[in-house]
Amino acid sequence: MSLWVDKFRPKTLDDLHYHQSLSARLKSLAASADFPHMLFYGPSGAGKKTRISCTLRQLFGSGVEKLKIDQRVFISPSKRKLEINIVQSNFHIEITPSEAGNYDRVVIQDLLKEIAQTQQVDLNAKHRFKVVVINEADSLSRDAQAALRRTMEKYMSNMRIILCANSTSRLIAPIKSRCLLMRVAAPNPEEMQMVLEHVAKKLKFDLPEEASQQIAEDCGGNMRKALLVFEALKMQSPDLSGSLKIAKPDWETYCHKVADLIVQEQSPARILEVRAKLYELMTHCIPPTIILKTVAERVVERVDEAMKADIMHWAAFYETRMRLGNKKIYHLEAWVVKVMSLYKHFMYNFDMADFE
Ligand SMILES: Nc1ncnc2c1ncn2[C@@H]1O[C@H](COP(=O)(O)OP(=O)(O)OP(=O)(O)O)[C@@H](O)[C@H]1O
Repeated sequence: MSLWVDKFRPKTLDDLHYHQSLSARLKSLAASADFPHMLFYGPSGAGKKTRISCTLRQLFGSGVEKLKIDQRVFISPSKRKLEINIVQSNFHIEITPSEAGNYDRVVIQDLLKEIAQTQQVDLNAKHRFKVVVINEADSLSRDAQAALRRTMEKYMSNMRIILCANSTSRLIAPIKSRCLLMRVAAPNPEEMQMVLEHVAKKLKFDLPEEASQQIAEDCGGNMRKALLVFEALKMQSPDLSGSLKIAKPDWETYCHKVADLIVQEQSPARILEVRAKLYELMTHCIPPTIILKTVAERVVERVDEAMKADIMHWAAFYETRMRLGNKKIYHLEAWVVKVMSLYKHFMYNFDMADFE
């Protein structure tokens, strides 16, 4: 039995519930003779992957849904074997190069070259090119991006690239300029409610307005999260009435605790306590950038208006450092210390103002 997020995932551009003008644009692009390379970007759960697969279906028909998963072996320059999972149909291939870590360049280079040099075998295919979908494109290394750029220039006739990313900021300019940019914004609460109501209708039950409102508000534009929460709530309380308790995942609650520790006390002892908790989160494989973001957002909720911008500024600053550096914990901790010092300063000035 599949989850609602999968079961009710729209299959065609016409099935998509929101951003209709974007869907119309994709439809006309799919029909045009020169389909471009594309970059889909937007926040998590906004519907990028769904939209990409609907576009593929529009391009090639239902054949794109016949997927096989292969494991491919690549050899790194240091002769290490890299095993990468590849999802493909006769018309497209999907990869997540970040699985190859530092060797993503090898994967990009070898795979794209191979695809670019093979002709479409299916003579009935609607288009001569194959599409390569690259997930998490914003985590590609510089080297891999450079390799990608060269391939995009060289092999346009047999291949189109569709990149999927959260933001465009970490992609090099020459790649961005070779792609048509497609921003998939987060759906607003009304749009999310529409999707939830559609699911309820399909399953033939009533969804009270208050419940759908609450879910949409709580999930902040993340459609995947909203559908997961919706399904969980329906299991808990089948009539979806009364006040619904939307449970947060454990790690999120844990990040909130860390934020509360930072706001409650600023001292060396507290820094050590926070450090232990950050390590704990990291050993549970929560990505450090997500930890930083979640803790920062919670801290910002708890502090005076005057401090919010500074705290987020430093979160962005240390996030960049973290991406460049190896020891993630240093940068997380540097941010914690920075926030504690900002907080102390602010409180001190505040107390002084009281005396004046
Ligand atoms: N336009 C839409 N109409 C209805 N449901 C949608 C739409 N877009 C997405 N969904 C639902 O939201 C879920 C999440 O979408 P999707 O996986 O495409 O998000 P994403 O932006 O690729 O997320 P991430 O960046 O986290 O991978 C899908 O499983 C689908 O059920």
